[in-house]
Amino acid sequence: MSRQFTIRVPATSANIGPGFDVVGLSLSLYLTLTVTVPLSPPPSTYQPPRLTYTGEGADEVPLDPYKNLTTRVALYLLRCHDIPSFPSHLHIHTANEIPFGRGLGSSGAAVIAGVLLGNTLARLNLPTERLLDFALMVERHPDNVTAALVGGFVGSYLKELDDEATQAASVPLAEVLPEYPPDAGEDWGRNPPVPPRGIGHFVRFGWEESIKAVAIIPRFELSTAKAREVLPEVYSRKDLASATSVFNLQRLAVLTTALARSPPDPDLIYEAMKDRVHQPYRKTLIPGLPEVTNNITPATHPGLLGICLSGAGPTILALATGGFEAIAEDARKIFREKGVEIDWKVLEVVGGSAVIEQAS
Ligand SMILES: Nc1ncnc2c1ncn2[C@@H]1O[C@H](COP(=O)(O)OP(=O)(O)O)[C@@H](O)[C@H]1O
Ligand SMILES: N[C@@H](CCOP(=O)(O)O)C(=O)O
Repeated sequence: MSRQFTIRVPATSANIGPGFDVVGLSLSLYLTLTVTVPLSPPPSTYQPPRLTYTGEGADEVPLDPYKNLTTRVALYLLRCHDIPSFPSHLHIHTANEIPFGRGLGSSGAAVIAGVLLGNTLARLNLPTERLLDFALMVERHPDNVTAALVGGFVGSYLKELDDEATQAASVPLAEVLPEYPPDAGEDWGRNPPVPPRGIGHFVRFGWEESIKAVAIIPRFELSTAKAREVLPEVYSRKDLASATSVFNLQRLAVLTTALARSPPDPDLIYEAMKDRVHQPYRKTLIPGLPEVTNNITPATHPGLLGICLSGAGPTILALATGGFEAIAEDARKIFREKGVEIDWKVLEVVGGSAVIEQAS
């Protein structure tokens, strides 16, 4: 006899141009975990989870449950609730459609899957806001994880915490997700830091359902960490006063409502998806980025609404109501001139994560 449940987490596209670390969109590519928990495992010895995996990232993902991001996050949640280890003889099969390191939120999805895995295994029934606290201890920008958890077009901020809570929320990642010893047993030493309550806050914006997302996905990986390193450590006073921050704030304010309007207005949206905070710096890592975003416009490509870098890249996100193939194939030509090959997909904006218990 066993208990079986499925966890399904969508891909996400963060930023949507001007909303750096603020907005995210959940998209119809999924990370799916099928979890089997034996109800009466052999009593003799403890057996750690057995992981199997198919799909995107299969050639690089660790199958050791103490090294794999999803299971390490699940163990973090369990240990914060005084549960020292996974149930014995657990089997977790992952089927993944979200490519790694492309700016489509694969790590955010893996973190949310881990939080939901811990929550469901231990039947903790934590509310969404508390699940988000745990996710934010690992992935410290809220845009991807919030959209992956709650779904749709979402804006989020991190609350200003008091000194004690700020310290608790800023512990090094190594303490949240420690390197577990290779001979991992039952005793992990002291418990990891429990997240303060109410770190992340969010709101779901409206979304006009005729708008689809064309993901133009270069065939190379760019880690989010590397794409954050190229951003300036300090923005100049000139940047903050006008050129950068006001430019982005003006556009973001318009964008959050413009994408809910029917029919969507391409002139308004194309301009509102421009950015000066992160894309100009990331172009050094993504050959062809400015050429694609400047040359594919609503005037040249009817149906296009706006175009930007997806998350930290290298994927380009084009929002459009039609003309998908022309948009993607013209982007392909521009990328090819830079020596970059791409794949593309038309994606829907979807709901958030789901956990489905199978009847046993
Ligand atoms: N399903 C998964 N299971 C385990 N680890 C994952 C999974 N998806 C992503 N990761 C980890 O996250 C990394 C990619 O994260 P990141 O650089 O933030 O890119 P992005 O989130 O844009 O895809 C992968 O190299 C891998 O280490
Ligand atoms: N706001 C973050 C988003 C990273 O998204 P990912 O999908 O590339 O992980 C950033 O721009 O760095």
